[in-house]
Amino acid sequence: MRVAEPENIVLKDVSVFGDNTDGELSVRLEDINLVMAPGEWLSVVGVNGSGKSTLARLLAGLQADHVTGEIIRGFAGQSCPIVLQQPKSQLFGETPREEVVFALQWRGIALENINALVERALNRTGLTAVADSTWDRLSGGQQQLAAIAAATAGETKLLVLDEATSMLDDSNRDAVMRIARDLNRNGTAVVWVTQRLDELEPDSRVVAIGGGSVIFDGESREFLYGISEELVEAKEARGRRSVSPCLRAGLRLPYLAAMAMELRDIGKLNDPLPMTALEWGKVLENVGDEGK
Ligand SMILES: Nc1ncnc2c1ncn2[C@@H]1O[C@H](COP(=O)(O)OP(=O)(O)OP(=O)(O)O)[C@@H](O)[C@H]1O
Repeated sequence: MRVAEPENIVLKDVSVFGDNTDGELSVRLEDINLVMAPGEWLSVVGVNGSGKSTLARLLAGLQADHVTGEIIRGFAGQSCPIVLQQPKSQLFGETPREEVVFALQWRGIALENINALVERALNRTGLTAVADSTWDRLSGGQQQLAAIAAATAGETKLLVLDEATSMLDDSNRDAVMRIARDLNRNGTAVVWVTQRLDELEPDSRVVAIGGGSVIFDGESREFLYGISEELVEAKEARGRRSVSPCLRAGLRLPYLAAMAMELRDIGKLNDPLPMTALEWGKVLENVGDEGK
């Protein structure tokens, strides 16, 4: 149980309502209880329409019309940078450079510091060469990178990235993940909304949203593979098959994770099951050793 500290973000029995397509008020998030500590990395996952973006906007401090419950914003202050899935909807400037400058000015960064921060942000998102091109000359991916450059240009206490790499190729996706992780190492708390479960770091915190509720809040390895007590019960109840909170959330396990579970089910792998290339490497080394 996480204890509510004064500087934490705390959502207590928070529900969010919005107009549905018939113009009627319907619930988008229901009775959310969540605590986020300064400097934490929080991955948010869930199927389409489960409420991830609504939660991301709430955490970023964007105004929602109908909210009930208690929200303590703690270290996050009134609002923080957020990158949305559709970059077009959030671009204010005419070019990537303007976008970053505006973001820094809006955050009240001293003028003499702005230029260096702009160059750094453009450089690490690979946008320097197109920094002064207008949006109509840039791809959706470049526009998304510009929104990311603007959101990450200055260090903030909280950063919310809502499927912010959805339009990017693998190398740009990796670059953005690196930027977010660097900021996180320097103390920025990050909300990382994703549909890609292979992006989950081992033993980092995952919140899964289903039907507007938090259906899982725990460590990523447990989210993919289940916990041992549950595993024991599952095995007793249904032979040797185990239950994954990820599957219960309606999400597909990454291929390697599914294989790890199958190997555990037939007694060939034990907990903790591997999540990373490094951990898989160790498993394979041991398989090699067994054969000697
Ligand atoms: N502008 C809107 N108009 C009508 N319904 C909406 C609107 N925004 C969200 N909703 C509804 O609220 C619920 C939660 O939506 P939300 O965008 O938070 O989910 P999500 O998990 O982020 O989905 P996705 O992965 O598809 O982006 C869904 O049922 C969605 O249809």
